[in-house]
Amino acid sequence: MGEKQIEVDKHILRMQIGVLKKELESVRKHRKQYRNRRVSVPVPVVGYTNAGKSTLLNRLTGANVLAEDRLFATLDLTTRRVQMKNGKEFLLTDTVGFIQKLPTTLCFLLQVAAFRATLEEISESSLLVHVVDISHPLAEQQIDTMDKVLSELDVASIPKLMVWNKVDKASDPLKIKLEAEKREDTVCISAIIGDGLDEFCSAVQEKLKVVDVNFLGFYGMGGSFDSIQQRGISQYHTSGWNGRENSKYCYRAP
Ligand SMILES: Nc1nc2c(ncn2[C@@H]2O[C@H](COP(=O)(O)OP(=O)(O)OP(=O)(O)O)[C@@H](O)[C@H]2O)c(=O)[nH]1
Ligand SMILES: [Mg+2]
Repeated sequence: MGEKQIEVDKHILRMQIGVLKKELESVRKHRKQYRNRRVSVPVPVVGYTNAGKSTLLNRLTGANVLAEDRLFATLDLTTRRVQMKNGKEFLLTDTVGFIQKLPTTLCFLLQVAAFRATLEEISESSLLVHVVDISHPLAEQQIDTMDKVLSELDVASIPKLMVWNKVDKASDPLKIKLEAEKREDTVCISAIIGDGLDEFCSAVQEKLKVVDVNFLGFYGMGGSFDSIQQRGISQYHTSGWNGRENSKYCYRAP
């Protein structure tokens, strides 16, 4: 009684925010428990909203791919098992898409809160898959923004596989494919048609292999070079820059 409508609205919104925060907290707890249980760390698929992340996951895994009678068959809602033709497999996690300009402050707060739940997933991974809608006129800007967001989240040093999606929609698909071939760690796909998915899977496997088996640390500014030598490893090579620490990734020599 006596309260103005706007105050009533604010009260309702505050209550809704409270409920959503509690729900997110329980999601975070669940994911933490789940992370502790699982065998291999999933690869998060990040990128702008509408880039085709979910389409890629659906295309790779299908709706009924998981068998009921196997370990970890029931994975988290957005984490799926990808089985390759060569019998190997890896896990992919769909994440919340980024939006550069959000309509209202409330939407922004909700997106940040929602993304927090996936953040922990990202920070623990050894590889990020960055999906880009390469047919979008602002694709380049979106890549830059995404890179900026990743460095703000302190995950810029995690190795990345760039995926240029929607080549089928691009005005000159051949040019895009040739450009991707020239670049390191970039694959071209069309998630909707299923083009380039084998190459994508092989690239993920290849990167995971390098990261998990041969990755030694960072060579450069810090003391990691010494620690690599202390570990008795004299045969190693470096590649790619770790932007944050201005040092190079260091791998066991092939
Ligand atoms: N032409 C074309 N369309 C695609 C392709 N991949 C996805 N799409 C379409 O792009 C739209 C967005 O795809 P989603 O998979 O929902 O995108 P997302 O990245 O998961 O988006 P958010 O969940 O909002 O972050 C859908 O209409 C898809 O059908 C592709 O390779 N080619
Ligand atoms: Mg999606």
